[in-house]
Amino acid sequence: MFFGYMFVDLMSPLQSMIEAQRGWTPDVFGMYGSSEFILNVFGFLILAGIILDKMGVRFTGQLSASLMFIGACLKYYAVSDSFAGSGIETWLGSWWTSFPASAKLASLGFMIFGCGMEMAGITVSKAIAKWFEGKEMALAMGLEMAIARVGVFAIFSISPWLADMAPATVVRPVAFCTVLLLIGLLTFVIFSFMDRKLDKQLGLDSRGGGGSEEEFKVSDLKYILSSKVFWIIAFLCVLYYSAIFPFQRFATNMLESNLGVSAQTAADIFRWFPMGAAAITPFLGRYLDHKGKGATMLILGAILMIVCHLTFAFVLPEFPSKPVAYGSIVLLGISFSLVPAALWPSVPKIVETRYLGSAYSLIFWIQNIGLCLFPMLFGFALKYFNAGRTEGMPYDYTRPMLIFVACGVLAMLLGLWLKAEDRKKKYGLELPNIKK
Ligand SMILES: NCCCC[C@H](NC(=O)[C@@H](N)CC(=O)O)C(=O)O
Repeated sequence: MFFGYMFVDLMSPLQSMIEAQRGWTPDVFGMYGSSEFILNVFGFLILAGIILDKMGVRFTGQLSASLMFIGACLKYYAVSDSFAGSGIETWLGSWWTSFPASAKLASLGFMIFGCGMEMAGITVSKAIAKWFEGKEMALAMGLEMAIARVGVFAIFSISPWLADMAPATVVRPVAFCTVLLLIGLLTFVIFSFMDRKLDKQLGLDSRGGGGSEEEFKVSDLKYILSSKVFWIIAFLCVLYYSAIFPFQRFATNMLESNLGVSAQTAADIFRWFPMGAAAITPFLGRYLDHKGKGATMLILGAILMIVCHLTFAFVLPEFPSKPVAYGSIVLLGISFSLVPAALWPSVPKIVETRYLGSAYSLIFWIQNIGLCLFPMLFGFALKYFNAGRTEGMPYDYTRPMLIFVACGVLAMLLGLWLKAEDRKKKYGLELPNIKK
């Protein structure tokens, strides 16, 4: 997960270099970014969940880590010097000429990587639920997410440094992260041996199923799809994450515009956001394991997000102060710890283990649709509300930011509904994970 999150964001700080070296204009760069989600949104994630529940965490984990590595190799080849001038480049460059050949192949690689990455995300969640059932599950999930956030922070620091070494090239960071993904694949193979041993100890079959549990059937999906509480969690997830990950892409420019600082200063302020979340998530996971209060944490997280986005929309333009910006980012970091720390460990409480993979994959699928659409929606709103803006002027973010505020309000209402449902049906969302 650490290496995977690094690979996802490795190009983010290199936008101007890839434009200069390979001709990827901002719209090409944007489309390349969305390519990660395309196959997932068109159904791969659903298939991934079924594969996970049918084949178990070992097979699916190795498959997903292999897909990540294959996709990375393709992307490496696309930006490499040996691709430039090759027959494939000539052919790929002969159609849809506004989209460079290197971007086409890199996007294909990123699409394959994206399938592996999301499949790995649900596999890891199911593996943690299996290993830590009745124990420190939320702490384990919190640590996993914290490691992922450190990966984002690390790549924002390492990628420009690697690229800027003489001779400056975007190829070096891609090569570096591709090697890391190979190491990731090997670590998953090692994990698979440990997981096999656990199955032997627990008396489970080769898929990690069996025991008293029934085998997963595709028709079991109806139990998930007909569960009200599943839909509440899925919609809460898409609304919350749609106001976080898409916001992350625009946050640097929003701070730049509202504070009147350079892009570098704005990025330096914002890059602490994932680090803040990394520092707090494991503690909240531990709290959840020992004390519970998962549904309350979801509501609190959504409220904090509303407060932060309102501050970015209305307070920062009026009072362009760095302490206010840092304060809001810290609060958003706390929110981004509360919600993920409580959300993902809640899923095993509402569905049976035999279709847990499918439940995670359906939630990821719905979430991916939001992650694909919201950057476009926000970008459109930003352009629309800045119609009269002249080149070089800061953007007005006030009204576009209301999209993220609205997501937060709806997520909070869903959180309240979830808590009410939990009280009625006793899913145990407010109870600790550790069974004494
Ligand atoms: N084991 C992973 C838990 C989910 C972590 C969560 N990531 C996602 O939801 C991804 N689907 C996001 C993406 O598509 O980039 C997170 O909080 O990072």
